[in-house]
Amino acid sequence: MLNMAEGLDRLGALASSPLMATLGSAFVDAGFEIAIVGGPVRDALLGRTTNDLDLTTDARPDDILRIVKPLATATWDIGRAFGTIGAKIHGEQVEITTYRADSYDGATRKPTVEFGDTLEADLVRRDFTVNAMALRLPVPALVDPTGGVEDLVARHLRTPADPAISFGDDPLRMLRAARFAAQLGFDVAPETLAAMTELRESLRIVSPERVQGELVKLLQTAAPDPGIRLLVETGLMSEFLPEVPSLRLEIDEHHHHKDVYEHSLTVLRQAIELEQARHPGQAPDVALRLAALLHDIGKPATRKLEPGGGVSFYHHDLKGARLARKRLHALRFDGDTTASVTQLIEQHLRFFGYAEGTWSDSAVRRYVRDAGAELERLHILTRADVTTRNTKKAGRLARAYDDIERRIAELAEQEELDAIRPELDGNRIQQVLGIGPGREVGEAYRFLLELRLDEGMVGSEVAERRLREWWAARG
Ligand SMILES: Nc1ccn([C@@H]2O[C@H](COP(=O)(O)OP(=O)(O)OP(=O)(O)O)[C@@H](O)[C@H]2O)c(=O)n1
Repeated sequence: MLNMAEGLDRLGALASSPLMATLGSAFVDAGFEIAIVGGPVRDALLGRTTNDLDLTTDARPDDILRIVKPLATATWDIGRAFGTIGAKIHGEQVEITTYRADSYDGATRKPTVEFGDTLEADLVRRDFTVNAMALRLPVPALVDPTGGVEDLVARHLRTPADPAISFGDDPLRMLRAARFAAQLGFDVAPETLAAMTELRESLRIVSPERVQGELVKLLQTAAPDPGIRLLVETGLMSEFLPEVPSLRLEIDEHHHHKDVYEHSLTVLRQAIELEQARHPGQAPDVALRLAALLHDIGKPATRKLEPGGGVSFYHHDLKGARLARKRLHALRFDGDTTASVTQLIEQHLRFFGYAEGTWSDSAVRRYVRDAGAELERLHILTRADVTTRNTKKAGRLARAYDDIERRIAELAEQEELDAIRPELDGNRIQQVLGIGPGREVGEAYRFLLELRLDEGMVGSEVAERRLREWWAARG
C-alpha cells in the first residue's frame, strides 16, 4: 500500500538535493520554469530507486546549454534533435528536455494533438498517468494534471489522453504498459487494455530495435509473466513472437500444466528463481530467460499423432532453435544472445535423452562439449524444466541432475572439460601418419576427438599408437 505522506517526504528530499536546488535556482533566475518529470517522480512516490533523472523546461536547447554549462563538469547534446541536453552536475547525470514544440526539428516529435507549450501539456502527452507527473523546482510543487497519484494508489496504468491518441503517438507504449504492469505489479485500465488489443497491429511501424529494447526490459523484471500474459492476451505478442501464443494450443502431456504455454511460463519463473539463487546480485540473464520462454516453441510445428492416440514431437528442439533464431534475428538481437538462446533450445532435451543417472564419462564429456559456453545456463534451464514435471518424477529427475552436475565437476578436476579437443593437432597427425594435408587429416582428427570424448586424456603416446592402429585398420 502506498504511504502518501512518506511518498511526499521523499519528493521533498528529491527536490532539496544540492543538484536539484542548484538547477532549480539557475533556471528560475534565468526566467524559465524547470521540473523533475516522469520516472523519478513516480519512483520517489513509490519508494523505488530511480536510475534516470529527467527534467523538463520551457527553455530551448540553446538556453538549457547556456544555463547548465557553468554548473556542469560535462554536457552533451546528442539528443538535441529531441530537445534534450545532458549534463553532469555534482557528480550526477541529468537529462533536461524542452517542452517547447518549436524546438524540435519537424521529424523528431509530432504530437498529434495541439496541446500548447505548457508543463501540463507536456505531461498530458506522456504514456501513462503515473509517468505524467512533475515536481516543480526550486520550491517543490507536484504537478499532476491527469490523476497520476490516484492511479499510483489504485495501482492502475492508464493513458493520460485518449488511449488511441497516446498509442497513436507511439505504439511502443503498448509494450511499455506490459513492462510496467510486470515491473510495478500494476493492472491496466480496461479502456487502455481494449485499445492495446485494437491497435496491436500499429506496433508494426515501431523499429525492431525498440521492440527488442522493451522485451528485454520486461524480461529483466523480477516476475515478467504478468507482462507476458498481457502481451499474449492483447495479441501484441503475435506481432513479434507469434510462436509464444501458439503454445496455448499445445496440450502439455508430460507435465502437469494445462498447456505448453503455462508450462513455459512456469519454466521461466523457475529459471529466474534458480538464476538468482545461483548467482545472487548478478544482472538479469536475458538470454537464459528468453530460452526459458521459448524452449518449447518447436512443439506445435513438430507434433506427430501416435497410433495409440498419444502425441510426440519430432525434433522439436532443433525446430525450436531455428524458429528462435529467425525471430531474434528479426528483432535485431545481437549475435551472442541469439547464439546462446538457440544453443540452449537445441540442447535442452539432452538430459532427458540419456537414461537418468547412468551417464558414462563419455556421455558427461559430450554433454559438456555440446553445451559449450552455455553449460551453466543449461544447468538452470534443465533444472527449471525438471521441476515442472509431476512431483514424484520431478524429485527423481532433480536428484539425477544433481548427480550429473557432481560428475561434471569431478571430471573437470581431472581433465580440461571446457575445451575438449583431440590430443594431437593437425600437424602431428600428418607426421605420425606420414601424410600431407587433405581429407584424411580431417577424418583422423574426428577419430581422435571421439577417442578424447570416450576415454578422456589418454596421453599423446597412446593417442599416437591408437591413431596408427586406426589408420592401419582403415586400409
Ligand atoms: N514512449 C514513451 C517513453 C517515455 N515516455 C515518458 O518519458 C519518461 C521517461 O522515459 P523512460 O526513461 O523510458 O521511462 P521511465 O518511466 O523513466 O522508466 P525506466 O527508466 O524504468 O524505463 C517516462 O516516465 C514517460 O513520462 C513516454 O511518454 N512515452
